[in-house]
Amino acid sequence: MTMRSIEIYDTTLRDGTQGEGVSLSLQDKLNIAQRLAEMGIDFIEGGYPLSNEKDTAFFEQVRKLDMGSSRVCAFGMTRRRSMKAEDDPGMKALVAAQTPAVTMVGKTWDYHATEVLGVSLDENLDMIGESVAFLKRHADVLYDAEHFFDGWKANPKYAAQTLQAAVDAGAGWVVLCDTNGGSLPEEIAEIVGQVKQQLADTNVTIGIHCHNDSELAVANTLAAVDAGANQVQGTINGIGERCGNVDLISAMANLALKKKGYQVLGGQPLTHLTELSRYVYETANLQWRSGQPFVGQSAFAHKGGMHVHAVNKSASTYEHIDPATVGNERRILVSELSGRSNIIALTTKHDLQDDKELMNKILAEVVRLENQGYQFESAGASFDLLVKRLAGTFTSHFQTIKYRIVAGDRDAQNKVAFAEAIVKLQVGDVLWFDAAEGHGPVNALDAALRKALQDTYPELSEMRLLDYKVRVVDSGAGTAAHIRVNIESGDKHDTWGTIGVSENIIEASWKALVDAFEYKLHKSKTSTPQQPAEF
Ligand SMILES: CC(=O)SCCNC(=O)CCNC(=O)[C@H](O)C(C)(C)COP(=O)(O)OP(=O)(O)OC[C@H]1O[C@@H](n2cnc3c(N)ncnc32)[C@H](O)[C@@H]1OP(=O)(O)O
Ligand SMILES: CC(=O)C(=O)O
Repeated sequence: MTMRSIEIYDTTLRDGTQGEGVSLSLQDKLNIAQRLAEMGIDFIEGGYPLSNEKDTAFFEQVRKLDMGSSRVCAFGMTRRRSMKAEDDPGMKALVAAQTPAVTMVGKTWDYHATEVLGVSLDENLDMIGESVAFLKRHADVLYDAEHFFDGWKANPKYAAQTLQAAVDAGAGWVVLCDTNGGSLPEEIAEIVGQVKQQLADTNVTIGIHCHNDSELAVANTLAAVDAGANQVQGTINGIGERCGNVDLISAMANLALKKKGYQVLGGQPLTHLTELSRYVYETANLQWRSGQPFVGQSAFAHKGGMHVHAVNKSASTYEHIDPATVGNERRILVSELSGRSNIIALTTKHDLQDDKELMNKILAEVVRLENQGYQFESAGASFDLLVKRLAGTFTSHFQTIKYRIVAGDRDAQNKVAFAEAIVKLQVGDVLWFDAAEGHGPVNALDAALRKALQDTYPELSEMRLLDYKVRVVDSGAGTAAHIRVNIESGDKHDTWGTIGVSENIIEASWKALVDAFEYKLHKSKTSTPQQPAEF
């Protein structure tokens, strides 16, 4: 079968940064651009050079990077009204960006031309044509037809004229934008089909740029491709103005793995998609979307007992694709919805599956603890320790005898808070009694635990607390509500999650901390007690 290659155009660095809460430094933008180039993304829109100094600097610096076969684009709008293109500061900034391609947005919708720009319909056509013609002397030009579908629905003849003005002036691409994200797939398919007929005698590539305001951006993008679009514009993870743009991750995965007859990124495997998605979240300092299709942490997470039972026999019973094809992984969760199959799947590494009685015991304990507010889904380390305890293979590296926290304000006027922790532990035959200060109670407890254990277990110096989350789990209970604390810890090899639940936030934190230390010592091959120092 001949494959149709669909160009992928990424606008994470421009439209993505128009999303609420998204802000990228210059270095972040350069790093993401480099990552996108490594993936083989065809076009990378770097920003709006007229908009701010950071974007101008981006185009200066990106020139020094090896962008492989990716083409970097600068983005801007048509010349201002009543001005020559060559005098327009926006046009000059686009040329100064010195990119091999420039993307220029113009107005399609007659209502926008007259009401927003305040120009006649003819003047708008001149603005489009003259701007494309001017830029074409310096770079390839992609024409983004803003509000294309709304404009077509209001006045199809005029919408077609705006495209024609861009094409006649030399645009190599016309990109049809569902700017307000309100169109339906059948409308997109119908209108793209008509544009295809209009441009049948040209070499112009039709592109599609969908926003997600009706949660239809992926469906609309696929419908446009079926109707003849050969370029897909979007952002990684779908970040962008209002409800975002089409998520390129889902668009690429659907085109390459689901639909027949299309390829993206030259047909190379998509095994880096999950890593790319997380890299962009981390760089933009955004929370991952756990339920994000294809690449989310939960995209292949199985929780219901019946599902896990079937997945253990054949993964395809509850998975639409092999998670490895997009670089993701299968996860088996435990919860009160679990059956024995979940426990069996999760305890594979403990080699205990044949022990039915033990499996039932673990399941009963998980259900009992979940009733108290525990949730082991992101606390795999606490779950492993629980299994070891119930299997009788757990040996504690230290016994906790007591802890105490003193917290308050040292200087109320200047709002200087303090926290001190005292811990008493037994390690082998030795009692350790240590105190430490911290930025808050958990930090102080962590510091005191380390102090007490560091001579015996020097490997603890490699361990760091990476994240700390607190949640009230049964708020209906008023002051007796349970608090769930999740701690994420890591060393240079792994990260691991632990949990503690209590009516008291400090006690819940203490339990999660103790599990975090125990888990590090259990997983570390060298964690046999060293001869403790005299004190
Ligand atoms: C659909 C999209 O996502 S398009 C991209 C949207 N992105 C952004 O707006 C982010 C970057 N934008 C910016 O930094 C600024 O808006 C700038 C630098 C481009 C312009 O800033 P300002 O000159 O202060 O104008 P402002 O932000 O109010 O924009 C409106 C002006 O642009 C004009 N304008 C808007 N669209 C167009 C267009 N397609 N062609 C020509 N002029 C346009 C308006 O007529 C108005 O000009 P006026 O003040 O003379 O009436
Ligand atoms: C160009 C663009 O970002 C839009 O119309 O949505």
